[in-house]
Amino acid sequence: MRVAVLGPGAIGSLFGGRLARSGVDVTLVGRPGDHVTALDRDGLRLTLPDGTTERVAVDVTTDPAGVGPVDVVLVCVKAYDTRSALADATSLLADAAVCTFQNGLGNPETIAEFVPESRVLAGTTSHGATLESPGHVRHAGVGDTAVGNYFTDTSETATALARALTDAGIDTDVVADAPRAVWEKVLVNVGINAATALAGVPNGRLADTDPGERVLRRAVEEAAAVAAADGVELTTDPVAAASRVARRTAENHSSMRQDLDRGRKTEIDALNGEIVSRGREHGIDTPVNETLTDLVRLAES
Ligand SMILES: NC(=O)c1ccc[n+]([C@@H]2O[C@H](COP(=O)([O-])OP(=O)(O)OC[C@H]3O[C@@H](n4cnc5c(N)ncnc54)[C@H](O)[C@@H]3O)[C@@H](O)[C@H]2O)c1
Ligand SMILES: CC(C)(CO)[C@@H](O)C(=O)[O-]
Repeated sequence: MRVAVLGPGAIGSLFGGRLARSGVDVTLVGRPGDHVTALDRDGLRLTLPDGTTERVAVDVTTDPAGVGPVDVVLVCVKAYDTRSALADATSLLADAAVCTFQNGLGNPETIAEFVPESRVLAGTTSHGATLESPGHVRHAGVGDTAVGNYFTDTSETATALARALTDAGIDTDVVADAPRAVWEKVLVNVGINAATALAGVPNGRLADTDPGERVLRRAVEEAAAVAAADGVELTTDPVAAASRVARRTAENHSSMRQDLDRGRKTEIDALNGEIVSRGREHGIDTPVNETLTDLVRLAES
């Protein structure tokens, strides 16, 4: 299997580096900058969850046109970069299945603007990766990973990708209902990310304080109503699931908190913002998500 990783930041470098280390033919396709320069010059420095650091040789480029045909493209840019990244990389998409590992809603639909629906895969991962410095990524937390076809029945490519990732040390399940998997992850992020970013608290405060618990519950309940109207049948209680993740990651600063703290753009539009717009389409009021979205946009501005 030939793989391209579009957007070798934190999670893309982790997945690409693990695949390369296990012998898969993988090319990281990034934007020009210090990180790509360091990857090209020195390889990827990968600090593992046990604290040890290893160096992995990786093929990296900023020119998608030079990569040649691939079987799978893993999309690992932030949600707000999906469309422009794919538009810049159409040469990679001729025959490839395209798999998003991003958080948020709307990424598979954006990918389907570029390739037939039968080639759109969606993955979710609870692994945590942090870009420590150019060329250096820390595998901060181990978690579940799942992948499946988003619009059609499970393809051989989805199964082969799950096997390749599992062989590379990223245990990956194939899921028949990828939209549900994506939504279940979104419901966790909708409950945790904006609230922790705005309040400047670690995730655990949303499980162990009354105001935190209230904000998480209201945001997730609204979003679950939108999921149901979108035709998604949840198999777990989404409020309990989000609270469980908040407790399990109690000391973590959520990705959105880190983005706001560092003055970076957040993925609010693909998370709470998308709940608000889909809610409007379905005639469902989402005042808590609307307020969280407006406050994050205000903070970003
Ligand atoms: N980091 C994690 O632990 C983690 C875990 C699960 C899911 N995710 C999701 O994965 C996605 C990526 O997150 P991240 O933390 O790795 O972000 P990141 O900012 O570290 O990486 C994104 C990378 O994409 C690159 N990029 C942007 N536009 C590009 C383009 N046109 N062509 C090529 N590269 C381009 C950026 O330069 C950057 O290196 C997000 O949707 C995030 O929510 C991250
Ligand atoms: C699970 C999660 C909320 C933990 O911080 C993570 O997905 C994040 O920060 O985006």
